Amino acid sequence: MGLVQWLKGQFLCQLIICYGFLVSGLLVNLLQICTLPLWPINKQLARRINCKLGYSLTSQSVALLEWWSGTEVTFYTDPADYQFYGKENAIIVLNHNFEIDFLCGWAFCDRFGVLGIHHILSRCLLLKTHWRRTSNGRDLGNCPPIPLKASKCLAKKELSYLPVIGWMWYFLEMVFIKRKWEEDKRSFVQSLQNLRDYPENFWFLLHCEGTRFTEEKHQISMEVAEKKGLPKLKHHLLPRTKGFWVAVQNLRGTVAAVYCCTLNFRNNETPTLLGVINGKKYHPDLYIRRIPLESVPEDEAECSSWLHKLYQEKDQFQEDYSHTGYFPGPIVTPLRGPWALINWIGWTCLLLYPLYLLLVQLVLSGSILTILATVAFCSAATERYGSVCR
Ligand SMILES: CCCCC/C=C\C/C=C\CCCCCCCC(=O)SCCNC(=O)CCNC(=O)[C@H](O)C(C)(C)COP(=O)(O)OP(=O)(O)OC[C@H]1O[C@@H](n2cnc3c(N)ncnc32)[C@H](O)[C@@H]1OP(=O)(O)O
Ligand SMILES: CCCCCCCCCCCCCCCCCC(=O)OC[C@@H](O)COP(=O)(O)O
Repeated sequence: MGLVQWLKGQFLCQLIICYGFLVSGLLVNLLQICTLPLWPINKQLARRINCKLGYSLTSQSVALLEWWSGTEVTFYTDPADYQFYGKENAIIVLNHNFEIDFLCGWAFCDRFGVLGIHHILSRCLLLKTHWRRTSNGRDLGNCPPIPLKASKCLAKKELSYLPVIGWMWYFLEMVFIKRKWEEDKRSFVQSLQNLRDYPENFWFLLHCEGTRFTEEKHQISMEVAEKKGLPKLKHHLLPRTKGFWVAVQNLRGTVAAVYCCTLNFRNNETPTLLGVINGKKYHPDLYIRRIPLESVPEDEAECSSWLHKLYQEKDQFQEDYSHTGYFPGPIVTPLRGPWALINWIGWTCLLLYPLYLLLVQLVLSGSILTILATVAFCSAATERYGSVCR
């Protein structure tokens, strides 16, 4: 094991990472609260500022995934669809099987400038997005500049109470639901309508399965499928169709397409957030299909059937993947920008400085007892943490 890999496994390094994330997160939350007086005066400016503040936090977890754990998502898509990514509003339909699916989603957003950073900065560094057809190594050219974007999602209400991330999402106008239609319908429609004049273009993520896949949930949902006379799915839960239909209806004219996204991991990996923090490298594959919104039916029943059919197709992709280890379509490789890393290093340096001062003060205090107690605490915590991770 190399020194770098050893360092990644050390509790102290991980503690510093979590400290940086939490403290910078709370500072971001505080700055977001400071934008409150701006909302009634200049709502669009307040939204833009919040979008950037959101990037400053969210991109840290992308940096953790891509730079710290070395995990890179491999994207499969039709080259004809690729030219649209990052240049239009879209509804994203993604399977919900993995603990770190949201991290892979953010990495996808970041590669296409949809996490909230302005493309002009990237252009200054001549970081144009490249893509290659790896099947035969033929270079298919450069992607045109990416306009400013934002990522949104439909999430369960409980997540809005989550310190740091949940509070940030509140200011980013994420759509929260209690998953009880009668209670949700008014606020759900209102939140979607609010997005119609959002000043940045956005991708709106919807996990139609409504919950993360488990064998038990799968069994229950396949009983529902049987009762409804629908074909059984092997790799997905039966999609809940109401939320999708309402989203499509309310975002018609605002959103150009549905991106059908199917995520899986090579070698039956079961990735965890703790694994990522431990510096473990995973191998996610993401297949993206662009479907113009006009081809989604307006009528609720037809739209439901359409979504069920989409999930049957997604299920087939997963089945094929389980045999071949590949999704259809060529692999595209948008270049990894430096901003997530720069932002992360910036925050870490800023927030380590007070810790450094504390350490100096500890040493200068000359109290052997305090120093020994601190060392003993750190060693015990490292040992305990190591045994949890093993
Ligand atoms: C890769 C690209 C990524 C891009 C990333 C972009 C942005 C990223 C930003 C952030 C990332 C963060 C990620 C956060 C993730 C958050 C995860 C979540 O919180 S998921 C949970 C919330 N989401 C949902 O619930 C959406 C799906 N649900 C719905 O849409 C529902 O319809 C509803 C709106 C919640 C309403 O539900 P309700 O149950 O009240 O009504 P329904 O009409 O839907 O249901 C009744 C209907 O369902 C049938 N039924 C009963 N049991 C089941 C079952 N087990 N499975 C399926 N169906 C079932 C029942 O028979 C009724 O049927 P019918 O109407 O025909 O009688
Ligand atoms: C650089 C710093 C790194 C520190 C760590 C960074 C990690 C950031 C952690 C943020 C956590 C945010 C989690 C949001 C996504 C949660 C997805 C989720 O909650 O899915 C479950 C739901 O679908 C359904 O749940 P149930 O139906 O079981 O009820």
